[in-house]
Amino acid sequence: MECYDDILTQAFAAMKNAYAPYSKYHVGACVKTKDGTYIQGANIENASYGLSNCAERSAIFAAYSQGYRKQDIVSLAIVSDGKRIGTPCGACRQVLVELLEKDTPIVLSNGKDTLVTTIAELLPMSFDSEDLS
Ligand SMILES: O=c1ccn([C@H]2C[C@H](O)[C@@H](CO)O2)c(=O)[nH]1
Ligand SMILES: [Zn+2]
Repeated sequence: MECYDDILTQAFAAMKNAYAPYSKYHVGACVKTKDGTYIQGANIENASYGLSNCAERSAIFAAYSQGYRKQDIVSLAIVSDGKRIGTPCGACRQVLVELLEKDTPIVLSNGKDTLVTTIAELLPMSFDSEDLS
């Protein structure tokens, strides 16, 4: 099996930058690109709760903002400090189905347990850009 130690270390480092004064639930994420770049993201909350941004969206938007695209992405890690492994919310799944290849490994961990999945598994029968053509 592939080793995800590096990307998990980066995601846990990103988790330290979470701004989560309301939920107190800290999430970190990291995108690894084919050229070996690690791009971190954290959840950033707001007093107007609905404006909060999840860690995985922060990371993947940062990667796209730097010019990377789905074919450049090797893996995505999402980590949190909860009792059980955190999985992406529905909004993030919809974003990831468009911005990741269907079979790109998504590594989830809470530091105790780790799970490797894909967006195809997390969001089956998705609505995506192909439905618009
Ligand atoms: O996969 C997830 C799930 C939740 N959150 C954030 C949103 C909010 O800041 C906090 C509680 O929902 O956790 C993420 O960043 N990623
Ligand atoms: Zn989310």
